[in-house]
Amino acid sequence: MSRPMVQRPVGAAIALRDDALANALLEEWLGERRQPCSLFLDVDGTLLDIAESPDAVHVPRELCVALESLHRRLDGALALVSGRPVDSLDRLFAPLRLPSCGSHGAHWRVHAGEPLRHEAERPLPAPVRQRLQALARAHPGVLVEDKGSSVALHYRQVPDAGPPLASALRELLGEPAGAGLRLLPGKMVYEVIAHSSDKAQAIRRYLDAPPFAGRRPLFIGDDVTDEPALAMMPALGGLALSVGHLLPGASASFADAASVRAALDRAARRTSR
Ligand SMILES: O=P(O)(O)OC[C@H]1O[C@H](O[C@H]2O[C@H](CO)[C@@H](O)[C@H](O)[C@H]2O)[C@H](O)[C@@H](O)[C@@H]1O
Repeated sequence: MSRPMVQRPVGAAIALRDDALANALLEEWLGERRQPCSLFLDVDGTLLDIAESPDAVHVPRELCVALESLHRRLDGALALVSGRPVDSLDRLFAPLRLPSCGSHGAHWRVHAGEPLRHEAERPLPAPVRQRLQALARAHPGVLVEDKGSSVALHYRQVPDAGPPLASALRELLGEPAGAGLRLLPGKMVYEVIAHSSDKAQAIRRYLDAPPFAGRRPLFIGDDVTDEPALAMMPALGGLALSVGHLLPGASASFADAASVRAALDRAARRTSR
């Protein structure tokens, strides 16, 4: 006799199990008192829900309260690690200011109150910047985000523009004008970048100095630009957690940014008692 077919939500079940594991690991690491950890957090897609445009994101007040409390609890060893410039992070999280590194590691501050330090950032050459503006004009709906040493072309509002943008950008980077520049893909975005920093280097820099030095690093990220940092965590005795799906190096993944926020909120409430 044939048995009835049972439809199992395999993908959903794995995601739920992974989310529970990510929550448990975060709780264990932030609750650990003998071996204190340092916490590194990607921003878009990890702390904040993805929005239609970079300016349309919402920063919940409870998130700022939780981050401030965890920053205190970790003796200052909590940093935002973002592709956004730090001045954009400061505007979003105002009045909260945290140790932060921006533009994929090109500039950073170790302590909340200090001025930014910069890697030898060179601005994107003017002719390249003009080509990128023209490319965006040729694809109405593509948004240009100019970060100084890089320019991001966002195609979230016109997904069909993604493939032609990618091939035009590869062509540009193959020309003499594009020598030494990098193409960084992200979530519905291509970024042309004039420096060589990445988030893995940025986190290593933090780990060399107090209050981060001597602590086990924990990094949470969601995107391809987070992969070098996620992948290096196990070798540093650290922990990597991803968001949305399991990325290389991550021990578990949160279902989404809301789940990360809820886990940080619970951890902050526990530790502030
Ligand atoms: O490293 P992150 O903090 O994750 O920053 C990565 C990029 O995030 C922003 O773009 C992304 O989020 C936008 C808002 O949700 C969304 O509209 C866009 O499609 C995403 O690519 C930011 O604008 C970039 O500068 C960051 O590099």
